[in-house]
Amino acid sequence: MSSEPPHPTHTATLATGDWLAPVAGHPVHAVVPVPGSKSLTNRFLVLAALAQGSSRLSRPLRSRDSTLMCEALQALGTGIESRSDDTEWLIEPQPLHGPAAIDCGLAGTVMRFLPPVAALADGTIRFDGDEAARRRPLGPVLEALSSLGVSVRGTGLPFELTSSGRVSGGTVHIDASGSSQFVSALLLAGARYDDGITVVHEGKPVPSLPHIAMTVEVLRDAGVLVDDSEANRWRVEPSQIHALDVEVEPDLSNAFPFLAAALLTGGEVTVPGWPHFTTQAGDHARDILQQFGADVALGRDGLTVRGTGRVEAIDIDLHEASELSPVVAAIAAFADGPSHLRGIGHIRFHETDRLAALATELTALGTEVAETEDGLAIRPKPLHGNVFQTYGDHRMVMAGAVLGLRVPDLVVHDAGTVAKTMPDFTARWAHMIGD
Ligand SMILES: O=C(O)C1=C[C@@H](OP(=O)(O)O)[C@@H](O)[C@H](O)C1
Ligand SMILES: C=C(OP(=O)(O)O)C(=O)O
Repeated sequence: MSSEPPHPTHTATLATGDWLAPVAGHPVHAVVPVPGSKSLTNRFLVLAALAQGSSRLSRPLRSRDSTLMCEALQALGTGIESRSDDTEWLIEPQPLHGPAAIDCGLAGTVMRFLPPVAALADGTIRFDGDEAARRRPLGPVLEALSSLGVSVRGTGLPFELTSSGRVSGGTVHIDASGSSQFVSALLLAGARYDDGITVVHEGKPVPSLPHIAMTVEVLRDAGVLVDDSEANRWRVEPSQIHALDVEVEPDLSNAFPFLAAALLTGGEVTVPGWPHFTTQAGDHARDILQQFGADVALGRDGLTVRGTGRVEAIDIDLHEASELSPVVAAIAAFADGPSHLRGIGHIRFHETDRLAALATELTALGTEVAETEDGLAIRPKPLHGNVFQTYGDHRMVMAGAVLGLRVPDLVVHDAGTVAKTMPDFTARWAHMIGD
């Protein structure tokens, strides 16, 4: 039997939902604005629903994850109104109540952040989500709520939670090595618990720490006292949450593949509005692209990345910015030597098993890839077209687009799945390339 991968697929045979990733036949020169941050939008929505007055979000992200968050909060009683062509959302907090059914889709922020909020609702709330979401870990959040006296039936999706609408709060001990979102979830709602909340992590290191720093930052900005002075322990004092009037920063993780296009084509891409101070993990893109050999400049106009077309191999720990891993792996497939991605064992439980997905799909294009205990070892080889499977994972679509810049006949399967965080990704991508 031949070990050759399947034949390249051509436009004529494209199945519904498949997308022929455009090859950049020239250096890409573009200014690419990107929509608001998923992580900030969904945190602001939660805080606004728990706040003491009406809030306003400017430039929120409209995507599957944020729409699910809006719908879930509305199901619990919160008023949310979209204005000015969806560039402004007004949030009117109301007493939270059940019964309600919450669809989490595949959104980690919805499935993790909302159970501690639902514990503040009077009644029974049922949670479910996509088939793939049922495989994503949730136990530590549900066990923490149980230990605070909330009745929880189930250990992951689907599950049911029943509360009187009051939570005593106190100290919870959890293992958050599977996801930083377990900690963020409990902190976000904790100010509304009678005694606040103290979260103590016990276990292997917590991944994605910038995301917890973001949670602490948005809580403090809303007037909540948070003590994060000790490693692996966070204390949120009981207090009211001030209403918000905030503009959402652009999503820096979603900007990353566009910036990578400058590196890979020897072009120049600017993302306007890149914040000079931010807790977004996507800000690591600056350092990562520099390590790959790009020239990176943060100025008044935004972040500008210039490439030479040459990509240097890297050895990188992505534990803090694991959501960038799929695009980092795609870039590494063009490097001038073997690269190592480390510290990302937990992404086996992201939207899909990302280590397996990347290893399988990069191998099918011709790369030599080995899955390690906590990452990937990538040895670049000449690449050829193929169908690039995406496993319901928006970041696999982005990785496929990056690979397609230099690989003809690369067909990204189910490209619509990118709507999780960026519904118009393929249109923006084509526009950037001038397709
Ligand atoms: O809190 C958040 O907004 C997120 C936290 C991180 O999750 P993990 O800690 O599970 O990696 C990150 O990967 C995810 O994309 C968004
Ligand atoms: C891991 C991710 O998402 P989620 O918020 O669903 O965990 C991601 O966006 O890469």
